[in-house]
This record gives sequence, structure tokens and C-alpha cells, in this order.
Amino acid sequence: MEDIISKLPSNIKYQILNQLNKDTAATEGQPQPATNQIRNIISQEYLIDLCSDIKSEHLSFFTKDRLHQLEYDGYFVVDDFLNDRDFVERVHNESVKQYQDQLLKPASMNKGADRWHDKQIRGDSILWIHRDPLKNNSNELNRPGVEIYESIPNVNKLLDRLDDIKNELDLVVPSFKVQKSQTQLAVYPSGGKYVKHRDSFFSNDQLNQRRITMIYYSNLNWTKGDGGELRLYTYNKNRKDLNANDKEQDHYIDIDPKADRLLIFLSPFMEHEVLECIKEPRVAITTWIY
Ligand SMILES: O=C(O)CCC(=O)C(=O)O
Ligand SMILES: [Fe+2]
Repeated sequence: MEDIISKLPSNIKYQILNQLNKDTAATEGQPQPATNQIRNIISQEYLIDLCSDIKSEHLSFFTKDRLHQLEYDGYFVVDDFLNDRDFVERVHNESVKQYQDQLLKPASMNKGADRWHDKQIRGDSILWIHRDPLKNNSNELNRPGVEIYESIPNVNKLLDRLDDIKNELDLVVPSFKVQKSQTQLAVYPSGGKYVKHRDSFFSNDQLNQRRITMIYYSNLNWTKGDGGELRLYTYNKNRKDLNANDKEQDHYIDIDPKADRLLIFLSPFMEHEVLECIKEPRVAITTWIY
């Protein structure tokens, strides 16, 4: 089968991939083994390469090890990212205040007319943060969140740091061709969760999709039993040398959403879910690099 599929013209492969992605979305992210096999063969063309041409002189946050982990394991975790408890506390309090002031809206799935809400699937409330309205087009200006960026100065300082990471990636791995980023503040109440999903799918318009997810947690005093762990399925579809089988698909690690932790992973390749929160509010600030 591998031979037949890989010889198909690119446009046909792309159509098959799109159909498989739709099927998987319709079955709530539980692809059949055959679907996985076909997807894996085709997706070889869309793999993310972070290591073959590193401009070492620009390395600062990134190290060769971190780039290697991101490409081969699909993720890495940084603790004590800000390394300043007062700063973390201000980020957390500003975020919770936005939530208490009801500036966040229940998160939905899909866009436009297909938009739908279902708390059983996704229980968080979110706020898009547009920090630089002048650079956004008028459509973006109409989206909620744009006018509040000045009321969250510490969150903005954190976002500057995430921007630095994005800019560094652009210099360190120029072949990656960073396009843009998108940022969301999400708060989960007690009982909130987000079922297994991926943040994007492979597509032939590689550059117009989420490719790297960076999630910062500010949950001070988070302890075991508070729930809300990020369950990350460690089967990294970015690896040519791995064969899909059901056992590997099931491997996961649970990442505690504890304060000052930054998690970075490959958006189209890593499946994940948010386990039910016991303690509220659970805060997560995410920047996606396209
Ligand atoms: O908050 C988290 O830990 C992950 C949330 C998530 O998966 C998402 O917003 O796509
Ligand atoms: Fe996600």
C-alpha cells in the first residue's frame, strides 16, 4: 500500500488527507488504524524539520537539545520560565480578573456558521488577545479581546517573552519560515475539560496553519488532586521512523498545569486533552506559531 500511495500525485494525496482529517474530526479524534497508516504515509511530505540547518549564533532560549526534543519527541517542558514569583502571581491575578469580569466567552469549535459549543467537549472560556491592533487587519479588530490588552500589562510582558521565542525560532531555523502568531487566554472552571484533539491538521498550505503550540500555566499552589492535567499523547507523527500501531497511540504523559511552566509542542502532530479540573480557576495562556 505504501508504494501505491506515495506515488500518487500531490493534489490527490492532499485530497485524501483532507478527507481523512474530516473523518477523524467527525469521530472525535479517534482515527481507525487504516486511516492512521494512510495518513502517516502521506504526511511524510509535511514533516517539520527543526534540526538540519540550525543557525547556532542566534540560540538563546532554544538549545540544540530543545530543538531536537521538539522535532523528535514532539514536545518539551520548561519550568521556572519567568522565575519570578511576584510576576507569575500578577499574571495569574490579571487573568483571573478578566474571567471574573466576564470578559472571557465560552470556547467554541470551528468557525463562522459551523461554530458550536459543547461543555462536554470543551469547558473552558477564552479571550483572544490582540496586542498589536495596528498590525492586525480590520477583521481582527472586530474580534473580542482587542481593546483589553492594556488592562493586562503583566500578561503582555509574558507574551513579549513568548514573542521573543517566536522571533528567535525565525532566526535559528530560517527554513521554518515563521508566519504569524495567535494568542488566547483560557480559564477552566471546576468540571471543565477539553477532549482529545490536535491543534491543527496537516495541509498543503503548511504555512497557514498552527505549527507550534506554546502553553504557559500560572496556577500557583497547584497540587496533585486539583485535576486539569494536560494529557499529552507521546506518539509524535512528525517522526518518519515510527510506525503507527495502536499501542504507541495510547502512550501518554500527564503534565501538571503548575505555575510558571511552559509547554511547547508540535501543533499538527501531538494529540492532547485537558483532564477534568477539580480546582478552579485553571489558567492557561497559549501562543500558537503559524
Ligand atoms: O490548557 C491546556 O493545557 C490545553 C488547552 C488546549 O488544548 C487548547 O486550547 O487547544
Ligand atoms: Fe489543544
